[in-house]
Amino acid sequence: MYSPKTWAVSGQELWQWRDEACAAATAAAISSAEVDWLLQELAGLDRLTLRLESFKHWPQVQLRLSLSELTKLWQKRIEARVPVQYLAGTAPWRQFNLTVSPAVLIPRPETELIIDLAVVAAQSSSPELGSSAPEVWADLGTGSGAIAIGLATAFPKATVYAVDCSPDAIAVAQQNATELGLIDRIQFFQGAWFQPLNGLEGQLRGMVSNPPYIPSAMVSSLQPEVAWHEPHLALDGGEDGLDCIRHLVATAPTYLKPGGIWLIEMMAGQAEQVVELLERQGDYDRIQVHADLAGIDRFVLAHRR
Ligand SMILES: C[S@@+](CC[C@H](N)C(=O)[O-])C[C@H]1O[C@@H](n2cnc3c(N)ncnc32)[C@H](O)[C@@H]1O
Repeated sequence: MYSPKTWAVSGQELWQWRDEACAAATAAAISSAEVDWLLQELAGLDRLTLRLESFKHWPQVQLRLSLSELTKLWQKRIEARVPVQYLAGTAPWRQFNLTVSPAVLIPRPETELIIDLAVVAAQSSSPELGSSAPEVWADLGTGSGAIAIGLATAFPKATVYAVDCSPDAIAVAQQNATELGLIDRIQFFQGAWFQPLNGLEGQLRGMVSNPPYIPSAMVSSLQPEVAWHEPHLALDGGEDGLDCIRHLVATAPTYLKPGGIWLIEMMAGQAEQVVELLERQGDYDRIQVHADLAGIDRFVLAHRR
């Protein structure tokens, strides 16, 4: 996102900029920790240096943009409520630093757990899957590629199919996979859910998805950072929020191996309905609800019979 060129500012000038940016953040009810995170990304300063303010005495700090551009960027955060990750063009997720743009949802910390759940489920999977079977996983609605990258790293022998209907999201996800050296392990497809995976019927070891699940009427009332800037295609799950989940419940059994894993993220309050959808469908067993680190029921896991 930023050119390799750098701009030198004195430590004193940057310290003053940070002071003003923090004051503007506090006045706008934005955490001033975001200022320091942006400086870590764009000035290469580490947390301790920022906390001790030792850079104040440095003759020079190298920035990835000029101080006036940095000021304009911070104005966008304060006035237009642009998420700081879009301003920096990057978001931390698990052990990765992922490129993000407004074409993709900013990967959330609560989603990180979905990879651990997939790993535990795979370890305790039924014997019919066999240990020598080639592993094929799918991440449906890949966005930045976060889940596909997490799966490819957690299952080093697996091939991961990553699907999104947004060509711009696929481009971001491919960039992330390339930068992390995983482009040979993840195959990207633009299309709707399982549609590009025709030919993989009965072959998937697991399907993981963080689909859009916000009820349509709620989307515009989300916090401005989300409602104004994140793609509604990534958020809007139809009238009751469950349109995409319903589709994944209905279509996954065709693509999963017997014993294969069905794992999705959902919104607080949806667990009961998702479990009921899976039970009614009839092809799933061992249906479990898992909480996120805040104790909110966030994931549903099931196995294909
Ligand atoms: C909530 S975001 C999840 C992004 C990423 N997996 C993550 O966890 O950060 C949902 C994603 O589903 C994609 N999506 C929405 N409708 C879709 C469809 N019909 N087929 C495939 N992907 C779809 C959106 O473009 C978006 O990238």
